[in-house]
Amino acid sequence: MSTNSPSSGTPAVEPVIGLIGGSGLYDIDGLEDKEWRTVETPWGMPSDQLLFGRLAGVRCVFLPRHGRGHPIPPSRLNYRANIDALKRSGVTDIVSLSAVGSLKEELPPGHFVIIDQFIDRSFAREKSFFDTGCVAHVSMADPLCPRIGDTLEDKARGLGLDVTRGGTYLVMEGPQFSTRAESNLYRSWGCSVVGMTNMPEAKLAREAEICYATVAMVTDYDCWHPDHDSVTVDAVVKVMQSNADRARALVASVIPALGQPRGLCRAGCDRALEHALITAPDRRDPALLAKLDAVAGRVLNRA
Ligand SMILES: CSC[C@H]1O[C@H](OP(=O)(O)O)[C@H](O)[C@@H]1O
Ligand SMILES: Nc1ncnc2[nH]cnc12
Repeated sequence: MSTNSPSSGTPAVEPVIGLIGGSGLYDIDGLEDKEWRTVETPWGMPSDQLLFGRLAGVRCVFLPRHGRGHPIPPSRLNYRANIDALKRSGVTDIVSLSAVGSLKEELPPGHFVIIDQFIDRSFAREKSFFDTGCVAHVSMADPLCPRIGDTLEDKARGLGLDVTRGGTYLVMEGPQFSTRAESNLYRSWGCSVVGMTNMPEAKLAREAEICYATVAMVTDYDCWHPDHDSVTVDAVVKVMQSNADRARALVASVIPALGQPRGLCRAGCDRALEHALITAPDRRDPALLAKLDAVAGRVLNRA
């Protein structure tokens, strides 16, 4: 019997859906009981307040990744505060909405890719909640939640959206766009899309035992395509505004499905820390353990 249903005897999960809005998505429509709230974390302040509400009766929490008005660039995002704030708010599932460049002819602007892999080439970022005093190594073999990915694909196809399931998202540091040599290198690696934000976001979501999936929304062909101008912010924003309407329709469609009471995630995202800690209890740093109260409390506080 699937561990995905409450009847399997595993603890029933009442999902709370986190939505991380990328470039062009700084608010979310249709939420009832909307309320912006400040959520403080031991890692500092998230990009902005979090927007709490309900959609079709499902509890949702929206975070504008770059802050409302887009004041924060990818390298300066406080990814640990963002993920901790969502965890601290009870979020069990995250849908990341991200603007990307396409590295494949068959993925034109306006296309949505439900990615299933990453190559992380970011470097100037704090990438883990763990550190000296509490060491942990989580699996990132499958860095995105296939359970959420199935629902995203099903609802996107139901809406008639141009969507591809599967693909690799190349995470670059930025903030400058890629050189042509870099863009063609990523294409030679078989990557599908390129962006600047989904790492360490996905790694931190895994450490926080939150199921995480990305809708990569193509806004441009980066700078490799001979028949298209190289990417500019104006081009991204222009396409993102049309993508945003489809993104809102997709969100409205998936939340009722993702919000249904369920068992544990069949992919194990919500038990990622089960066998990941390696530091002996008597060598763990109390100050770090205090900071891990939300993201790792399940494994650190059990008898
Ligand atoms: C404005 S183009 C570059 C910018 O857009 C993407 O942001 P997000 O992933 O939050 O949608 C990309 O990662 C860059 O941050
Ligand atoms: N071409 C591109 N490179 C990096 N991030 C992007 N976001 C949107 N388009 C992008």
